[in-house]
Amino acid sequence: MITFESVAVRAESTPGAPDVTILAGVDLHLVERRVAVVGANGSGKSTLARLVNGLVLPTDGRVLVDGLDTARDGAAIRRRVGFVFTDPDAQLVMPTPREDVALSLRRLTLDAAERAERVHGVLARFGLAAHAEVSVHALSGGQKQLLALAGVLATEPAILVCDEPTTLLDLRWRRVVDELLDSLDQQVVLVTHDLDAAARADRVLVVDGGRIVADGDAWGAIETYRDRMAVR
Ligand SMILES: Nc1ncnc2c1ncn2[C@@H]1O[C@H](COP(=O)(O)OP(=O)(O)OP(=O)(O)O)[C@@H](O)[C@H]1O
Repeated sequence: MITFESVAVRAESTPGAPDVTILAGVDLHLVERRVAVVGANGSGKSTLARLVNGLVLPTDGRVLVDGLDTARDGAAIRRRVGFVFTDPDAQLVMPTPREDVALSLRRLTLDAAERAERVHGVLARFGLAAHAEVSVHALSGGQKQLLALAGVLATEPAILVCDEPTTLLDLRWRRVVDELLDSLDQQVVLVTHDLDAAARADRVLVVDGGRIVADGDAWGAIETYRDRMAVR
């Protein structure tokens, strides 16, 4: 369960300049299993997503995840909330896919054989088993995106936040990842420009100019978004 209480985020756009407001007046109580966040470029979606796992802390207000305050309980929050970045290079730190997934599993108490089996299973699920030992730099953009998602899911987080996780994927893998995200038991918060993916969510938030301007079932919220973008 994710709660935003009167949350605002402000930051300096350039050193010494007055703060700009990135998000303001956000009050949310998210209990739905699938929550999508849509909105124009620069509207504040990524900032909203990053608030959920404490990557961004509120300037005003509080963000609570299962009762834990992101500003006070950062380590516990990051164990509960997996975050998948748009840019997999922001996430992949080890030389090979096998090592990268193994690193994700470091907090789990598994013996060596269990760990190796878990790593192999995760890589296979994402079509990466044959690439386990290649350099991460040699993977395609889509393969890196799949590996980043694999590493986060391997830790079995209670909540998964994905910031445009399928932008680099071809149609086949986009469908695989869409189906996978749809099938997870965890609560998923998905930032996306893909309105087909948003349409499958239980609840859709529309962000515009740093505010939530629509919040409700997918159909109504997406209609509002289309109207605001004047796209039909
Ligand atoms: N740390 C920061 N300091 C100053 N400005 C920031 C900071 N982080 C984000 N912004 C600005 O806040 C606005 C919202 O950014 P954010 O990344 O949340 O948008 P977004 O909706 O995810 O955009 P996109 O769809 O293009 O990824 C942008 O104008 C961005 O430049």
